Amino acid sequence: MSGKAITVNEDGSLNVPESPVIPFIEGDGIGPDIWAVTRKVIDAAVEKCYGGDRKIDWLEVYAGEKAVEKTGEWLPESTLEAIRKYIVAIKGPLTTPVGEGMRSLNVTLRQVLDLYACVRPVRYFQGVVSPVKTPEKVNMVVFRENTEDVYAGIEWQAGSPEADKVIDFLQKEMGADVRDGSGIGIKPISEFGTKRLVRKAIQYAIDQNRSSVTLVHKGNIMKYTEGAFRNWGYELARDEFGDVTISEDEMWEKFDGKQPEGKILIKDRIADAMFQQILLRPDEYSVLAMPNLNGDYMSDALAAQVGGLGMAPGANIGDGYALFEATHGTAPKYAGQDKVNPGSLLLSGVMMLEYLGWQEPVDMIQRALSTTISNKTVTYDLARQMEGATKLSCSAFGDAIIGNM
Ligand SMILES: NC(=O)C1=CN([C@@H]2O[C@H](COP(=O)(O)OP(=O)(O)OC[C@H]3O[C@@H](n4cnc5c(N)ncnc54)[C@H](OP(=O)(O)O)[C@@H]3O)[C@@H](O)[C@H]2O)C=CC1
Ligand SMILES: O=C(O)CCC(=O)C(=O)O
Ligand SMILES: [Mg+2]
Repeated sequence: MSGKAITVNEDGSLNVPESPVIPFIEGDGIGPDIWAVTRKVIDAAVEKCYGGDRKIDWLEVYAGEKAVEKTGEWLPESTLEAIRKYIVAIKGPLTTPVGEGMRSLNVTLRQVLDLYACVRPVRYFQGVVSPVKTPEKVNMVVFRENTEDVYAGIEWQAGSPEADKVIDFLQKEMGADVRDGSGIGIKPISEFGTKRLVRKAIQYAIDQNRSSVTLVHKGNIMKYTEGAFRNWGYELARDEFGDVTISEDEMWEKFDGKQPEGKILIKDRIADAMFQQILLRPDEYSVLAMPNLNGDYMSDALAAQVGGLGMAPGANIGDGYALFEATHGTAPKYAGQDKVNPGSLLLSGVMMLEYLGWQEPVDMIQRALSTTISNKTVTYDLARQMEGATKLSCSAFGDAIIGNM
């Protein structure tokens, strides 16, 4: 079966051929290990469900260390062209140096392809040992703004002529008290960027029958960026979804604090308080919408509540393209050891199959993964928390999932 490109219909829905070409980036560090398992499990499930009538035609494209090896560039234009051409793609994690060197390739992919919503569902799999008492109460979906905030990459090193120039401007023209010799970073948050993210989050809540959307911000301190995010979020909800949403204030004023049937509750929480809310009262939260940095931090914290980064999937979605990837990074100390949990990238692949409308393999993989965990045949990260577990390698875990299909 030779592959064809997915196309987008006029109404924005996808036209998925029987054999869609899907570009993949293997990734750095643990990327090759978890990608090999993800691909094998997805192919097995698609084959078992459709018996050859449907099949993914995988196309390798390069980014990161392998791209440098193959092409001399970190992110070749041909990779971006392939994702634009084939619409849906999946990637392993890519390394970003700390405090020096090139900017994040992960962030660059999101910005260049305008994948403005980072969508990270967090749910509990029965049998996983968690550091909290009631992990089954965690069922949240993070919508993280993916193109703005301090991730915009507008920053200058301390002592550079650019940083000194900005400091001079801030001191002389703006009357701001900035210490000489500081490093400078800029935090842009726009009405456009906020509203399209919150629109996607509310639309998701409507489509998935979710009870609330919480805007998570630090708007008491960063009034005109994070505070504006909150205000624009409420405004969008009122203006575009007024008939199906209700704010917390309105709920108290008109309904004595009881959420009326058929209305999605729009609320907001200040980010620091929200970190304790997700631990103490997780069942009160469903869809969360937040600026980039808050979403980055909260994704990993939520992942920990349901057993760790090994089971944390995600997707970067725009109005044009979608690029699926795990929440975690390259975990360099485990690179090439066939050791880590491939669950996060596999579940990102499951999100991708769902995005294509291939529900049968979605259900099959989720069931098989649940069985494998219930059987206590798991990778090191889950095994170290479970009593009586059999510790499997990354690849053996993948084979166990296939065996349980
Ligand atoms: N989207 C992307 O591509 C991302 C890239 N990165 C990049 O990755 C690099 C490393 O970042 P780092 O901060 O170490 O974060 P990582 O997410 O790579 O790893 C942190 C820890 O999380 C646990 N972990 C991560 N993945 C798995 C897995 N599949 N199975 C089991 N456990 C896992 C491990 O915990 P333990 O040690 O307890 O076993 C690991 O040491 C950096 O260059 C960073 O910039 C980071 C995040 C996202
Ligand atoms: O791009 C990176 O290296 C880190 C990004 C990250 O942590 C994330 O997107 O969650
Ligand atoms: Mg992160």
